[in-house]
Amino acid sequence: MSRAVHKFGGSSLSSANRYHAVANIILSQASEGDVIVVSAAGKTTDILVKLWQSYQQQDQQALSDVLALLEQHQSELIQELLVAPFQQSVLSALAGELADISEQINTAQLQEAQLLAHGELWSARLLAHYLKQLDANARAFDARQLLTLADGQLQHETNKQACAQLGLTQYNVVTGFIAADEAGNTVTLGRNGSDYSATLLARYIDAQSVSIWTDTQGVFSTDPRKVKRAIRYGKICRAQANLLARLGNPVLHAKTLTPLKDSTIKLVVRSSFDSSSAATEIVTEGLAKQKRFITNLDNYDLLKVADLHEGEVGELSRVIQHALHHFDHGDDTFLLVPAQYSNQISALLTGRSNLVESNVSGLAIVCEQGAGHTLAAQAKAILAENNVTLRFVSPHDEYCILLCEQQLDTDRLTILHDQLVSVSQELAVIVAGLGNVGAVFIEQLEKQLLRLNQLLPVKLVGLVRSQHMLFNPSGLNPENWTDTWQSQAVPFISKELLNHLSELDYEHKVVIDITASESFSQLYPQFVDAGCHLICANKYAGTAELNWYQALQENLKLRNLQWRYNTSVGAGLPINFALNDLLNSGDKVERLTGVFSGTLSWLCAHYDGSQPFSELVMQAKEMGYSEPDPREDLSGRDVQRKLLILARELGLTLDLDDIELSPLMPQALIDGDWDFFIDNLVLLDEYVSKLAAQAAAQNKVLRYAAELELNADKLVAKVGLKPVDKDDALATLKPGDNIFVINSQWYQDNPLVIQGPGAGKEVTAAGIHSDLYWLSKSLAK
Ligand SMILES: NC(=O)C1=CN([C@@H]2O[C@H](COP(=O)(O)OP(=O)(O)OC[C@H]3O[C@@H](n4cnc5c(N)ncnc54)[C@H](O)[C@@H]3O)[C@@H](O)[C@H]2O)C=CC1
Ligand SMILES: N[C@@H](CC=O)C(=O)O
Repeated sequence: MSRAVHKFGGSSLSSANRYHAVANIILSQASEGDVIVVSAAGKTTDILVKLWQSYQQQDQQALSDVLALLEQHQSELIQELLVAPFQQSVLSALAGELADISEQINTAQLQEAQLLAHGELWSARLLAHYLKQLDANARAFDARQLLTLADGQLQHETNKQACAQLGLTQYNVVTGFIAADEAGNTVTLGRNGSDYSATLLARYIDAQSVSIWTDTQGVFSTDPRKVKRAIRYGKICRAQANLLARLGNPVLHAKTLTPLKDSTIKLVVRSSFDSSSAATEIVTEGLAKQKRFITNLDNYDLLKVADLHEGEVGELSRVIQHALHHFDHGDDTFLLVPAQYSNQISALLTGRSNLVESNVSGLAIVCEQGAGHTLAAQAKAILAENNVTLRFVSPHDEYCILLCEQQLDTDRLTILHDQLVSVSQELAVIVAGLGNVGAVFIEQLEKQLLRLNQLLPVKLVGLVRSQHMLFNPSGLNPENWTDTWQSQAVPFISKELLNHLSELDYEHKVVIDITASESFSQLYPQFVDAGCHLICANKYAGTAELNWYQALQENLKLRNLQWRYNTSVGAGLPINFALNDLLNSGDKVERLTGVFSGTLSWLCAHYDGSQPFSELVMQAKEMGYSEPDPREDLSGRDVQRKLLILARELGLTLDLDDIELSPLMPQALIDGDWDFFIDNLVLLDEYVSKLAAQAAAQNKVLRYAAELELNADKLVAKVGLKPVDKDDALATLKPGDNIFVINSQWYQDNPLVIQGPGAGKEVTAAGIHSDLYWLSKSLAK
């Protein structure tokens, strides 16, 4: 049976709402038999520490205030989450424990570790009861019954046996942070001890994975609160994770990783605030490319040290499980030590060290093996240009340390990140649909890659057709993809495609949909979950049911991903750009009209009755103007979709059926299948010839027009055939051209007009390249 450990930190349990969210995660993502490790809720540990300090200072007023605060915080949580009979029993257990603490205070028997343990015990008990209340089989465990240390050493065999109590048919909610010594006394596992509890328990129960649920969406290239363009990495290899942890990365901790050494247990850092968001997986060597990170070294002490012997810095750093850095200045040797370990290190150096400065700051740049020296030199030059003086630079193969004269502000950190980290990002491109447009897009890609690669490295890594797909994470050559396809393409299975996308270890990924497939467009939410940007010529997602469409947009926004669909309307014409630009400039679009179909424009312009209309339809299909099934064009549905895409672009919350439609084909051909259509083309010919004759009788010609009117009191949205004068702008359009006429507050009497080819494989492929260019440019910033 495969088991998992899920660990939830204090911020994930800080309120009743957070408990709801955590319970949802457990019920949806964990299974019975799994272990749920919890920290103390919210600020509980801080309050318990305050209580301990007040006890030591014998501050009676503070003691009673802090006890009251603890009681209030815990009982509020209990009352908000539990109902009878659980509420009463948990409240009365809490009252008993608080009375015991008071008694221990009064009799001077309070013990620090035992006091602090209450935070985790309360969380575990409350969560287990809350899960039971939700009809889940859950049981709370006190980790002091599971984890024993003797002389500070974990008793692995004993612990493993004790962990057999963690049942396979229940959710095992275990306290993090605490353990017991051989005499049964409480001991704590130190800072970030709950993460350590989680990986230890995973080892003892042979779990397959450990998820550390926290308040960030995984591990970033640098602090995302300081650098907006910090990159969230999907995968980090263990060696880099270890190094980051030793350098003090706030998300990963050195101790957490130790139990996983030599195991295949998967470690994932995920956000409990957005459980569906992508996460960071710590994978074994070789399964992730090496990344770059900038970690701030804040709150360090500078010690002057005498007589350091060879290898001593390494030994000391192993003891504290944190990297230490030393440098010589003049005749003196200095050691840079995280402030919390300063006393311990001074004690180990037995009188050979002096604290010369506190609160020094610097940074560590972690990079791919071998790049440390070059990066150190580059960082030094960039910082010098930005008036930052360095006191000490220590380059190593896979990282470098820089000690600055002054603390690095956000602007300078951003500059450094942009120039040293962002440049190492790559964009992986997956193209689906290699028909008319797709094939030309790939032909143009080879040349275009040269241009894109000047912005950021872009690689074609996947090709997808309706039956088969081809993947190569190291890159496919767009010039000879057909040869590789012949020998290496595998059947297209959407689940496999999604696996490939999630596995792809690139900082940026984009799926380019040049299919006309509705079912393929329905995979977009999963592409987004796998961290992919979207570019599409396909119109189905943009015209999908409103709730689905809005949820997709929300999801993209949440993950800071882009969706570009410039070519879904007007092929390569910049209609979406124009509308967005007007909106961004504060204008208000009042009317949007025109001819939005290349096929229908071409057909209407060419039809003069000398040739059956249906023959022209087949020519339009041949030329790659029409949809794969031209009935999508003739039914007016394609234009209806385009009008909806533009209406949504303008902020309207419409669905397809809100747009009135009159078709350019008889209903019988719409209702029948493709064979019926082919067998009855004569019905189409008669239908169109009759309408054309009626128009000619009025000295007019037929055009297929779209109209959107957005006045405050009325909304007109319709597409259909329109008889127009022969000198009308719609009538004089070149065959195949589209025209978009925009009336807005600023373009009221003299409208803004965009006109040009509205279909065709070359222009459409070029429009998709435009989307890819703008995506690459925005990612490369
Ligand atoms: N042809 C044009 O002028 C324009 C076309 N478009 C849009 O571009 C898209 C492609 O148009 P064309 O190249 O003309 O169509 P096409 O029919 O020639 O090519 C579509 C390709 O997608 C593949 N495909 C179908 N279902 C698939 C699936 N589930 N997964 C992967 N691949 C699948 C097909 O095998 C085919 O090779 C359509 O959505 C169309 O509306 C947009 C603007 C202009
Ligand atoms: N079939 C469409 C192609 C572009 O979207 C058209 O003819 O306009």
